[in-house]
Formats: sequence, C-alpha cells, structure tokens
Amino acid sequence: MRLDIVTIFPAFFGVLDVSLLGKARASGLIEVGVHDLRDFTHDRHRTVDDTPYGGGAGMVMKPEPWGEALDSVVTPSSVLIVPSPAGHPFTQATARELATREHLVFACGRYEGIDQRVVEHYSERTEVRQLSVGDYVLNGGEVATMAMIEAIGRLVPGVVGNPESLTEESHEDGLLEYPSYTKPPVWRDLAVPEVLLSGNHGAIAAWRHEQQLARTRAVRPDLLGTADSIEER
Ligand SMILES: COC(=O)c1ccnc(N)c1
Repeated sequence: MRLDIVTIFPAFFGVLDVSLLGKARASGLIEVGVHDLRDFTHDRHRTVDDTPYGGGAGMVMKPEPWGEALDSVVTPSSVLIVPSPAGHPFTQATARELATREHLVFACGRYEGIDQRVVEHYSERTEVRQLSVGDYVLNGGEVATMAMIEAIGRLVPGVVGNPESLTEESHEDGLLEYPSYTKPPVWRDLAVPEVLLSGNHGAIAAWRHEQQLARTRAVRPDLLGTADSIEER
C-alpha cells in the first residue's frame, strides 16, 4: 500500500516514522509520501488561501495549488480521501475496506476548507471519499488523517504481528470489546473475574460475549439493531 499526504504542515507527519507504522514503512509494507502544498504555489508568499466568495468569516483554500499538488500524486486507481466534518462517517468497516486498496491520497484542508471545485474535479477522475472521524470540528485535516492512517494501516496484512489480535476488538463484530485482565489475580482488593481463571474456554467465551453485549447496550446502544438481532449476536 502507498499513502500520499498533501498538507501545509508536513512536519506533523514525522511521527509516522515511529510506532507501528514506522515498522510497516521499514518493511516496505506501507510506503508514505508527505507533500507540502506550498511547494505547489508560485507567488512570493506561497499563498494557499483566499477570502470566500459570497462573504463570511475565515479563508478558503485556493483550488490552483491543490490541483497541481494532487495532479502530482493522484492516479485513476487512487482513492482521494478528504477529511471533513461534513464527510461520511469513518468507521472500522471503512478502515477495513480502505486497507485493501493500493493507493490512498489524503488531502488535509485547513481554514474553512478547500474550494469545492477540487472535489468536483477529482470526482470525475478517481474515487473521492469525504470522511469524518466524528461529529466535531478540527482546525485541519491532519489529526483526522493521522487517525485514519493508524486505523487503516494496522489492518494491512503483516503490519500487526499477531492478526488474531485484530479479530477481537471493538467494532470488529459490531459490538464493543470485552474487558481485559492480566496478573496479578488480585490488585488493591480487586479480583479478576473467577471465570477467567477457570480454564473453561467455553464458559470464558460465553462470559466475554455477554460482557460485549452488556457494554454495548450500556455505552453504544446505537450499535445494536432490533431486539431480536441482539440475541443472535
Ligand atoms: C478540518 O477537518 C475537520 O475539521 C474534520 C475532519 C474529519 N473529521 C472531522 N470530524 C473533522
């Protein structure tokens, strides 16, 4: 998989050289290119924004630099991802799907966003996905892009050492994950649930599934379908 990121803060993505993704890059599983949008400007001030047509507060990112920057990385088989609070929800299912793609390009907008014609133009040439990481606003797409890259990157085969650890996580099966415990068996008078020490794998699996259902009902009832589908889970 190759990732290309266009941003006015390229240094922000230096962290991709460490952590899990650092190893994925070193092993060649994931190639990452970070591009400074200002390198695609031609004026002395390296201008990337201007006032909005129709008035209003803030500034809008100009289409010309974005056109030159994206032309340098986007191909017909790319997925152009534009992080936006107005985007479709980015979920674990989205991450799973994008982890199967060969080339992802992230366009990190700032200010009041990118001139809409950029999305319009590239939608004619490649797959464009406007994606939101939650119902809140950030100052720029960089943090959202980092979150999406981590969620996607860890699902790329070979990136996470033990693929088993990916199957029992929150949202993988539509439920929140069960609580986890490790040694010591008692800590500050708090004991690990007996069933987990029983060695009875059937009882442990049943307890964990019940914990998933209880947690999901309590914290994220929106993830549960109709009543009958809950029992099927
Ligand atoms: C500027 O980008 C955002 O504010 C943003 C991007 C993706 N998801 C969000 N919830 C916000």
